[in-house]
Amino acid sequence: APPRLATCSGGRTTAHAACCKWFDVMDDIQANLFDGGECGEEMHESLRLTFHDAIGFSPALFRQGKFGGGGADGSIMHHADIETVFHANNGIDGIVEVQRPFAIKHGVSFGDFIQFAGAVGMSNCPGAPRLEFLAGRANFSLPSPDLLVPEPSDSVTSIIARMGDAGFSPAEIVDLLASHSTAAQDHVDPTIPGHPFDSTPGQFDSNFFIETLLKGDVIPGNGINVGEAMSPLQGEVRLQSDALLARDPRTACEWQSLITDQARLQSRFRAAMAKLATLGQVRSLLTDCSDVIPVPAALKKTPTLPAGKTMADIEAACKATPFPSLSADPGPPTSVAPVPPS
Ligand code: HEM
Ligand SMILES: [Ca+2]
Ligand SMILES: [Mn+2]
Repeated sequence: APPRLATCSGGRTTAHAACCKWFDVMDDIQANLFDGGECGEEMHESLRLTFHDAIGFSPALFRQGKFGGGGADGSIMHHADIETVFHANNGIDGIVEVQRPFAIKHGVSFGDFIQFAGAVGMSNCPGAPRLEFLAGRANFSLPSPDLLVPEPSDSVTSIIARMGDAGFSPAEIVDLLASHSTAAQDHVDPTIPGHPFDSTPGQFDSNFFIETLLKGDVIPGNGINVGEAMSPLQGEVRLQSDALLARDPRTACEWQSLITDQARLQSRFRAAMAKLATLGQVRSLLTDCSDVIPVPAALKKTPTLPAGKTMADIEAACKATPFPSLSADPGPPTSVAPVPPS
């Protein structure tokens, strides 16, 4: 028999009637949070928030008899007074307060809302995978312990240890960092807000993985700050953690593998995000509302080096496989415009 679909507002369909309300939440946030469906500042902040809520989860702390956090449970919104003060959460208070009234208005849990906003927002970015969205997280949480969110000044060893505690392999850390393809900084160097981590912060592409491997020779803004490294392009910022993870033998080959295979980039990011979004949750107790999430547009272009760069500027770090041969974009050296503020 054909699958029985529930029909929701606007005649849209989903496999589970319980998912219908998410179409209404989506209409509201596309219009009133993401400025009509943009892959811009609010989307970037919302994607960062999915991570900073979820990564507050430590089996190692539980094993020591302490509370290790509830993972993707909305605690960063429930207990914003506590969690947004953590050093690694610098600047996250803005999007927490912008999102909160939407969650309350629609009567959905903070944990669900944060992951839903990330998945809908990601669908606004050409090249993105259609992320999974499971609904049904309880609207109860305890504050996460501090020091569970990685910092850009952390060593690769410490990032691998912290992320490993939460259940991620070194390769999955790299997969998650595809998020930095649609991302910018505001607080590492506060004098240059909106400076992105790659030249295309409005697209989910592999430029982040290419550009982090270029030789860094630009000092943006007010100098090299804590957690920052020299960048390859005017207008771009490179995090120290991204610079190190791109070059470390434990992560370099996964990094390089995401450059020329967009389908692999999408499927690896989707799988890692599905894991992130359910940290601390029991998957079988959640309802699959993924069919509410829009299908993102495809990329129009294959990967290239930024204009003005050559293959000699690439600091290849994967010993097992040669770096793929890329041609450079034509024109004067690429200089990157900041992401406009909200
Ligand atoms: C090694 C782990 C990570 C470190 C050290 C790290 C660090 C950072 C830092 C320092 C910023 C700049 C914040 C600011 O100054 O405004 C940032 C931005 C961002 N991060 Fe990460 N991050 C990590 C992993 C992730 C993951 C796993 C995700 C999502 C799945 C993520 C998504 C983002 C996004 C979307 C932004 C941009 C926010 C905006 O444009 O407003 N990051 N990250
Ligand atoms: Ca990009
Ligand atoms: Mn921002």
